[in-house]
Amino acid sequence: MAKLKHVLVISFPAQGHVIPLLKLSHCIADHGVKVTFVNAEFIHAQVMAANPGLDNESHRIKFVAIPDGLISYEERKDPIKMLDSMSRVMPGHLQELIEKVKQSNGIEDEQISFLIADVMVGWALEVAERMGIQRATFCAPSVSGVVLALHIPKLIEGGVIDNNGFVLKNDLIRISKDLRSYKSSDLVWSCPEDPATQKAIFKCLSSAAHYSKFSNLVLCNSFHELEASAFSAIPGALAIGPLIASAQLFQCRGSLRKEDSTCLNWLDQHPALSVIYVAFGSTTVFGPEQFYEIAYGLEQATQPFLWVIRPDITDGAVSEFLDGFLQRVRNYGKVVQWAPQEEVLAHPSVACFFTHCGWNSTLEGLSNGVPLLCRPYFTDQFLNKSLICDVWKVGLGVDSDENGLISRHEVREKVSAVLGSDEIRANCLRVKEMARKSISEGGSSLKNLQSFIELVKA
Ligand SMILES: O=c1ccn([C@@H]2O[C@H](COP(=O)(O)OP(=O)(O)O[C@H]3O[C@H](CO)[C@@H](O)[C@H](O)[C@H]3O)[C@@H](O)[C@H]2O)c(=O)[nH]1
Repeated sequence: MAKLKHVLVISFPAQGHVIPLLKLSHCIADHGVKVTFVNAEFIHAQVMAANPGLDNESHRIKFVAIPDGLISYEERKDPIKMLDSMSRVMPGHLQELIEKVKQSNGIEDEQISFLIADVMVGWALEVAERMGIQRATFCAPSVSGVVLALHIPKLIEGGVIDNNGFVLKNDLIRISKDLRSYKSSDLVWSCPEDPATQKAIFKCLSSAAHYSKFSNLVLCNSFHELEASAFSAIPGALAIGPLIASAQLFQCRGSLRKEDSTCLNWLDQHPALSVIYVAFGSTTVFGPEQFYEIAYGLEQATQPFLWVIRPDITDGAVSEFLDGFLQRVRNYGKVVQWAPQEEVLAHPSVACFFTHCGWNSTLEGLSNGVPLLCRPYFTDQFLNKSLICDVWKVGLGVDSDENGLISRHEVREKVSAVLGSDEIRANCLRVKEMARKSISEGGSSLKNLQSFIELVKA
């Protein structure tokens, strides 16, 4: 009888990483391969609490938690402390976990035969190599972004950036002649408002360049037709995206918060292409002033809108303002704390998506042919905005004024411009078609995914 294969998948502890890796895990489990999904303890607890449906998956995917070496929320808020602790403490726990599986089962069928590690936890690849386990890297961000991370040593050597990732020259950045030049604002570790976080993320991405030597297979949540030249700049890169949630997975995609599905009924009550969907991912934080401007902009656009306002989206109290705002827009605005985003974006009434340009949100928008309004917050989101607005031309930037704020006027103007652009809508439909093709029977990403699964099963 053929042996049952067992794959261990380890995620970086953040929303934008858990969701796509869980989708990949489901694809693998669909082919009869056993999957163990490893998270840091604190994020494991959140995933389990928000997705009760995942318990039913336990026969296909086993969810396991390992400590990250930190105790409190306060400690984890410091990105330097957190990334440092993770890379010191988690490799040992991972090794122990793999050894425990071996000892407790003693059955050859149960041995972990393959490890897939998020590019931000590259140390897991080193553990796997030491233990003689086959392995692959998984990239949650765009391939164009990963290219930059993998070229960090070259960028330092060339005097483009310093040892902490800060730009030394404001020129266009050329990695190779076949690749489109990057702007200095595209650097994927950019955190304009927080140099300490920038340093921490830069250090983590620099280690991705180091750990890349432990794996010669790089699974990318993108499709070849979207980022062809970037794919050619990463040896071993395999396009397997866009990873999208199947209908059965909608309710348990690995959200860290409970999804509020009442917004789907609300969307049902609106005509096709009428609603502005507004969501800025899991980490964006606004000052109250910026928050008010966006709110006034939406209010004045007088177009129906659905806005995801996480309880921690502002760094100051806005509840009093919000009460009045909700009262004023009650006939055309709906607010939720967390939406079932993929279902929302697939809904016919959604006309455009005002987004922070996280890579998952970007892909989800593209896969549904929804025009994008871009207000990046940090890291790869600036590069994604450039790709959206300048390369694929499927959206518009919502830009800051001289005070660094996007004004209500700007919000109103750009909503109206994106909704009125036939060119953008036509480009969206073209990219949507490409995305669908790539994951349909015979499509480039589906073929790659199938051959990867064959490799895992071999
Ligand atoms: O109300 C909401 C809002 C978001 N989502 C989902 O949450 C995910 C968010 O992912 P993403 O759009 O990538 O944003 P972040 O959570 O901010 O992701 C982090 O990880 C990404 C992948 O590396 C990076 O591109 C981002 O910059 C980084 O902030 C997506 O799948 C959304 O569908 C929901 O389900 N409901």
